Amino acid sequence: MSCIQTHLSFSALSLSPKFHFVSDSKSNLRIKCAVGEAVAEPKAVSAAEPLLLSAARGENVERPPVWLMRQAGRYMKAGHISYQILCEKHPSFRERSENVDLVVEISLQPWKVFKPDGVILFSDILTPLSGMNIPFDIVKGKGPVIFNPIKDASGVDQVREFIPEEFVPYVGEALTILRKEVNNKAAVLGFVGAPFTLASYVVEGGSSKHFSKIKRLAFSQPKILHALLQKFTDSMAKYIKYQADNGAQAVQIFDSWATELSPVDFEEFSLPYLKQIVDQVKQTHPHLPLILYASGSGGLLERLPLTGVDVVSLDWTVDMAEGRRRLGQNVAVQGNIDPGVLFGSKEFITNRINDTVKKAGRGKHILNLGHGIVVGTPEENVAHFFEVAKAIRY
Ligand SMILES: Cc1c2[nH]c(c1CCC(=O)O)Cc1[nH]c(c(CCC(=O)O)c1C)Cc1[nH]c(c(CCC(=O)O)c1C)Cc1[nH]c(c(C)c1CCC(=O)O)C2
Repeated sequence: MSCIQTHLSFSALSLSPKFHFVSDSKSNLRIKCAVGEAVAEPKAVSAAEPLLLSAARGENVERPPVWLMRQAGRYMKAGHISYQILCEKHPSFRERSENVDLVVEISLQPWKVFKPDGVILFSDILTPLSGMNIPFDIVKGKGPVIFNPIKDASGVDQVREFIPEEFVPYVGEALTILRKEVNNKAAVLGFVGAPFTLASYVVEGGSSKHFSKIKRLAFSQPKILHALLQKFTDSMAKYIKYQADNGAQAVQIFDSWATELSPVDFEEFSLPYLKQIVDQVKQTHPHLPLILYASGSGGLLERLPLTGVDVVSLDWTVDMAEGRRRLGQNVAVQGNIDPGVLFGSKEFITNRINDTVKKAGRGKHILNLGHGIVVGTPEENVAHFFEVAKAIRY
């Protein structure tokens, strides 16, 4: 196949013979294919199945689906009623994330502006905690605050079993509305925090730099931590099922801080609980794609597929081609692009997307960042990211 490439030097593309890009009026990337050549035509996307689900399941897709972690939020000024205006009217994060109308409105903002292939529920990994008898708030400029951090066995005893329909009915209602609104043109994504990451907030009392309190507990009174992790495990497995039953079509598990653990400790305090969650969910929801994200996971990559998840989301400290190799064939891959790339030039962003897609190879790939969008990211660069990503054809 001889494709003529204009405007940009893109020698890397030649490594993938079937790969071509549709021309795109706004980006610099233009690759044309000689007339009469056998170029695989993009197949029509099934109306019944959002692209993201097909990619997560390893089915044949015309391009990698795309969405961005933290795609709704403070960087967004665009939209009918912007997030920033909503924040002025409703200054409490808990109100914004626990009121059905606000949750739906905020979740749909990026959908309306960028048309991503995944629409994630606006919520937080900490949202289930108050129902579990762990009062918290998310304070502007400070982040999460747990009012009574857990220190001992009696603290763990007071943690209540999570009953989603009773404690967070607004999540189910919001997901049901989102599913109707998005109408299979994208996948509605739910999410939960992983046991170790939730425990880290609850024991540290909030965000942490050295994770010394949870490590003190892990390395001096492991039974107490295990009891807490087990409670979060059963609760989050239930929560995932509840989200799926109410409209979520895939669920991402955030174990953001598991990588603070050395591999041997990850194998004790995170991996078995993640595996239990996956096993419990797959028993009743065998076709629900589960995505696992852990930031800084380079040292643990080979262990992540052992959880049984369908998709592993990479941060940017590992090369995508290497990450793919190390994860093996059975798992799909997501993420990997440094959120800082969105502060670069449009040409740089285009090149980085293309490089990532090429390294991920055809199929089983969901384009995303290696962590959430950073506040202050230029919105026009986010728009460019989606535009370039959605114009890709394998
Ligand atoms: C660790 C973690 C949390 N929350 C989450 C994680 C895992 C992902 C990660 O590793 O970042 C997950 C999360 N939090 C939020 C979402 C919404 C969905 C999305 O757009 O991705 C998701 C998926 C909204 C939110 N959750 C929070 C915000 C920022 C506060 C706001 O916009 O009012 C948003 C948009 C608050 C929050 N919540 C948390 C922190 C550390 C903070 C403070 C962040 C900050 O202030 O910069 C805990």
